[in-house]
Amino acid sequence: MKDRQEKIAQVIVTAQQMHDIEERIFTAGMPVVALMEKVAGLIARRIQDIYLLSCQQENKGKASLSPSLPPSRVGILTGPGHNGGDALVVARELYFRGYEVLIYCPFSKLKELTSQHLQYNRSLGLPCYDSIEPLQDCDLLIDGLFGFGLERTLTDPVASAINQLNEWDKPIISIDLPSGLHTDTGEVLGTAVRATHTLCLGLWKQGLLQDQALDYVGKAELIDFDIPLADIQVVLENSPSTKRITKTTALSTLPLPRPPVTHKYKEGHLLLICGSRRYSGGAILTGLGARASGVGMLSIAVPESLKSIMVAQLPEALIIGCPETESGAIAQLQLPAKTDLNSFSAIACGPGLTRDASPILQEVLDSISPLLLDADGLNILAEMGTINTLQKRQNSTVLTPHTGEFKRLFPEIADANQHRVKATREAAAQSGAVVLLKGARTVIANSQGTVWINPESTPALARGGSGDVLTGLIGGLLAQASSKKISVEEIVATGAWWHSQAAILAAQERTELGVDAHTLTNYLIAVLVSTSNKK
Ligand SMILES: NC(=O)C1=CN([C@@H]2O[C@H](COP(=O)(O)OP(=O)(O)OC[C@H]3O[C@@H](n4cnc5c(N)ncnc54)[C@H](O)[C@@H]3O)[C@@H](O)[C@H]2O)[C@@H](O)CC1
Ligand SMILES: [K+]
Repeated sequence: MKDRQEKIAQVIVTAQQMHDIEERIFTAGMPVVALMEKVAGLIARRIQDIYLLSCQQENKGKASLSPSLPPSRVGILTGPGHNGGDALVVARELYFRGYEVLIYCPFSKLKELTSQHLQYNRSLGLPCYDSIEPLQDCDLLIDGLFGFGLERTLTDPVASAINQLNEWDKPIISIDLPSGLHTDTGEVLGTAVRATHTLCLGLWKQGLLQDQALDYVGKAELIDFDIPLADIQVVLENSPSTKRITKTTALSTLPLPRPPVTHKYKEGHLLLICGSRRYSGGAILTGLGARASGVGMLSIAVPESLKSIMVAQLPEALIIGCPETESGAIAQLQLPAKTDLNSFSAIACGPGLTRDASPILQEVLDSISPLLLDADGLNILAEMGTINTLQKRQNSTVLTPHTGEFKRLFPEIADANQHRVKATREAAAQSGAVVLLKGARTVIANSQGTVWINPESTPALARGGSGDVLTGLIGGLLAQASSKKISVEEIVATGAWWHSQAAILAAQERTELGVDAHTLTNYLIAVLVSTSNKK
């Protein structure tokens, strides 16, 4: 059972894939009408839980809370397809549980099953309107206008109705997806319902995990309705995989527990190349991120003038002072005797370098160690215009751009904002690197088309320095994994998950304003401790 839940939690589907899975279930003999009853029954129960919970929260502090709240008014927004059918079954169930139910349905042509449910609801005396105004006094709205069958931009009257109800500021629970969102890209097709909750049905739809959808999705959860795993496997096996990072996938990739007999070099030797006189803080934060990764040995190459502050901040690290340019950037790498770039288990290069450090980048690219490039490492790479040569590197390369850096690196890939999964996949295929595109829902892709999406994060991370911490952290994980058979994209995904979970915990304890990058580094280990305590 747990195994099923975990497998389902990782799956992300497009509208076409969901449609194909659904078809297999129906072809196998499951009646459409039975599946709709089953799914809508689960939705109705969950809506009652959510609704009662929010009523209890509103009533907190009041002397007594009646276990049987007076029937509340629920508005049901009904579309022409089976999303509308689901909503109408929910309407009927809530009506029988004692709620006052009002239906809004502006469509005259409905799918047959949806039409039958509407007819029955009418026969029960539920009022049905083709304008939205009568629903204005409802305490709760259920959005069943469109699900994964939405195929074009919304037009009036439904578009205006959605705009109007979004103004009402009422709790809205969307069935499957907020109506108006593109199932695959999360793009708003004209307009979309701003839900407080989204109950995604069966499997996670890709659109719900996109930055541009997040203003509309609210709190999202999955309603599992027992889709056979075999059907999912058959439909997904021939397309590139897109997966959700889960706690289980992330924890299974961490270098824990350590073997009882080991030594520091066996636990990875990471070289960080970072910092300049102008940006010394970036080097410190990258170092602190790497420290939290648990890496066995940490060397940090910085301009000579940063050496003493780095030693003070990271006494355990070997700080390598390098000759610097007039502007205070690393002019040339000067590694200790008997070391060269190929002797490190991984190299992470970029934070705070400034573009004046450009001469060192080719040297780093020529090394045969796994390499992560971030920040100015990426900017210099973009200026060099040699992104195609990454394919020729003898070891993996990881690029961790934010959208601005992504556009500089891959100017010919359009829509990095609108089609993040597609853009990241294209960038990885083009460069041969593992590409991590930062965002509220960070996307990681490898050159074979495998994609991971980080499903949780916090806007608290929108702050200078948090990217430097990520670079150090992933660098440290790459170094520790260098002798293990874990794919690079999984390590990178784990780093992204860990970083955002630390920020979520920090934001819970300190508010979203309290998560400066230095504080974040202190939560990296704290979040692992609290996660393993919750196991
Ligand atoms: N996948 C599954 O296994 C299940 C799906 N169910 C529900 O079925 C939904 C999918 O049902 P459908 O395929 O009927 O799709 P929808 O209910 O999303 O709507 C499709 C209908 O809307 C019309 N339409 C599309 N775009 C429009 C636009 N811009 N303006 C006006 N009309 C438009 C289409 O012509 C079609 O009639 C899911 O989202 C879910 O709610 C559940 O009933 C049960 C199980
Ligand atoms: K919907």
